[in-house]
Amino acid sequence: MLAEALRIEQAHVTRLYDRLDAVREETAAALRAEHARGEMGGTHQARFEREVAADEHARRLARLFGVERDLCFGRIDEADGETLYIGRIGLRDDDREIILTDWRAPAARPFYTATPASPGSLVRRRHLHLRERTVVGLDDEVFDLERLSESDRRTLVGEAALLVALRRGRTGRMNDVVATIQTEQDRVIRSGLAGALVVQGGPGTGKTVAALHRAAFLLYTHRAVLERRGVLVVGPNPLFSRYIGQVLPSLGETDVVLSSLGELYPGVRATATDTPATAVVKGDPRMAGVVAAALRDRQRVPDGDLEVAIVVRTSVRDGVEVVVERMTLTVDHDTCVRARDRARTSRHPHNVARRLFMMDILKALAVDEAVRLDASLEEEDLRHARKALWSQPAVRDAVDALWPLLTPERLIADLLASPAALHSAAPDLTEDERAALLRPPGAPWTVGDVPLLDEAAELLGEDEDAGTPAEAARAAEEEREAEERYARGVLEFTGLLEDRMMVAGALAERHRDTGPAVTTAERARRDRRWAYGHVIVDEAQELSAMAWRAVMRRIPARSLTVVGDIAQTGSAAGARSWGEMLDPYVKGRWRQEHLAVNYRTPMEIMRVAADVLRAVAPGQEPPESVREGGSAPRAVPLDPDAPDGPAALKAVVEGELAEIGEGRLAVIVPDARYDRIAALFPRDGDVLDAPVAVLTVTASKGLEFDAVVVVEPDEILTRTPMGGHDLYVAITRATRRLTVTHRKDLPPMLSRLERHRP
Ligand SMILES: Nc1ncnc2c1ncn2[C@@H]1O[C@H](COP(=O)(O)OP(=O)(O)OP(=O)(O)O)[C@@H](O)[C@H]1O
Repeated sequence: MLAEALRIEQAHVTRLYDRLDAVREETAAALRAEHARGEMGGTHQARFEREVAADEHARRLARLFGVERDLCFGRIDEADGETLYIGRIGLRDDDREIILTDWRAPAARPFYTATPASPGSLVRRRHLHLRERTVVGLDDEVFDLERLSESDRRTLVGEAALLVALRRGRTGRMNDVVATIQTEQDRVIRSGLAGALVVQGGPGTGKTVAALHRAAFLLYTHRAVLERRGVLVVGPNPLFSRYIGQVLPSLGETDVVLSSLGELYPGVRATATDTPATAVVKGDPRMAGVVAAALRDRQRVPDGDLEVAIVVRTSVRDGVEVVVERMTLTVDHDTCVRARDRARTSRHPHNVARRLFMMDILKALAVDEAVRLDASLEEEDLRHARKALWSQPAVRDAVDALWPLLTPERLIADLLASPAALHSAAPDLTEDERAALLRPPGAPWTVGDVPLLDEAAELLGEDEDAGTPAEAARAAEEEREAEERYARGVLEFTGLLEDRMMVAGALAERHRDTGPAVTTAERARRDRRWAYGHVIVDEAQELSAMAWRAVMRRIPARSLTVVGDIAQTGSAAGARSWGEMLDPYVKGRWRQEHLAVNYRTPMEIMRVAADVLRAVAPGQEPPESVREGGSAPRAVPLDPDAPDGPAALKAVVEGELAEIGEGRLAVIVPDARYDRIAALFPRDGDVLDAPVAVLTVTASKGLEFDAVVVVEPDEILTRTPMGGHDLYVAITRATRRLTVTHRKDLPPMLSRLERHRP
């Protein structure tokens, strides 16, 4: 029976791979032809069209090569005799008959939602197991309601295939779960594009993996819009981005931008973190006002009149030009104030408004010069005079001193390095809060600085010198119209057209298109003002209010997926509730899905985690584990500071490595011990590929390992106000084994651990 079934499935799978090879070859040939045509020259328009076509073929080819592994993983049989094969992409044969159904297509949905209690029209679901292109096994679930017992009324979908997937050793990279998506996850994945969806769930409930499958689903379902506008996935740090980096390509999607919070502002890659006290102040929404005030402080007027000594006459002596005569021009104080106020109220950003300020000052200087020299006050003459004045360094210096051209980096670095600047810009912060912000000049950027830089960039704007004013105005008008057309399209598809608060023009302002030379993802990553079609924020509980401002700027259509667990909030500036962070942007318009099953952490370890959660966040419910897993989690007394401490820790780690065989292990340590303990386990290359990864709790967020050794839980608990949440995170990283080493008494919340002598 089984052999016969395997033979039948192999025949179909072989046919699918043959077809995949053929489509790849067709696409590669089309790409080659496009490139060959590209060398033939032609009009600009023809070249542009060829580039677009070649780009499309290249994209498709990348997608076709991404789906080699487990091309087809399932089959469903309907009561009416119809059979569908489910795979990573859809394929048709030469007669256009569907031979493989894309997992994201509506027809594939019963594969993920049918349960014995509610099978819909299905009579059987089959999971296929492939090794390369060979079918090596299958699991069947036969839905026969007549014979359904109470115990069959379980809710796990494809349990056998799921458990095989969960028992696999970890590889250091997240894999897709397309073959074993569970019903509650399916709901998240296929939820509509419009509005904000919050996915709240405990550790290991598949929030990350479901969110990534959701990105693939949305790209499939709304390809026209999302491929143009792009999808952004924001994670907590670059390590996490690398950890999840393979999932979307393996689902055939390559056009997604993965970024960490510290990389959101182009040109800065912040990895340093602030102390909890500093993070709280930097993440406070009042900082938006502080940055704005710091900028206003840079828009100055002189105490009295402005005086500028300009050069009136030069002569050349021995080949060198020397100044023979200077004259001091004056702009009275009131004129300076009016110039500043006019520029401020122009509603242009600072660097653009500078032109207005400069023009007013130049006008006043030119008039003063004409009066002093008894020269013409005709407009044409004054225009020449202004131009000549602007070429004088003394005039430029004077304008720069009052209204400087600023970069965000300059503004924020100057602010944070100066007690006086902080005092002036942040009078409402307490003395302690201002002290927490202060840092030495030249200090590296922290993740908490990035939203401040983004805020500053927003207020500063860019003065793009675009030809003559008339040309610039015309070009800007054309661009604005094109952008508004696009923005209306976005609003229609996201169903927000009725929403009075969303003005198409405001959305259009964010849109910038720079031609087909690079992929959407590349263009989007480089452009701070890029408006994405959809944004997924993972470990979203860690974002401060200021970080949310930066994220929301990138998603004016407010189509976003927010993934996280309030019980795992580690950042002192992070979320205590979703409403607190989201209401300012999407009040009454965000919906929440709960994921309640933990696929990662076995029950024995989860019981320990539940004790910790009960102690630190009594209102929060831990998720329920699907697996029971062998060995009991244990506590080993060990003093890492004793002379034999390092050797003892190494012995514990060696013992664990021997237990897990091929798998991977993490040593999770208090921040203050990181350097010393990391030095005990030297590695080459990426920490994700190392058999032993030494990590702080913050770095371990979102990751998982076959075995976890947590060092000094007491120090993790007391290090920050969120220490209890950190301990909960550390414990729930393990898929099989957990060991806690402790110098002092074990904290009572860990009393369930089995005591071991080393
Ligand atoms: N339906 C599924 N089939 C197979 N494996 C799954 C499924 N859902 C989740 N997993 C696995 O469970 C583990 C945890 O998933 P994931 O990292 O997405 O959880 P999370 O909710 O984001 O966790 P955390 O909050 O702790 O970061 C991963 O190894 C993932 O592949």
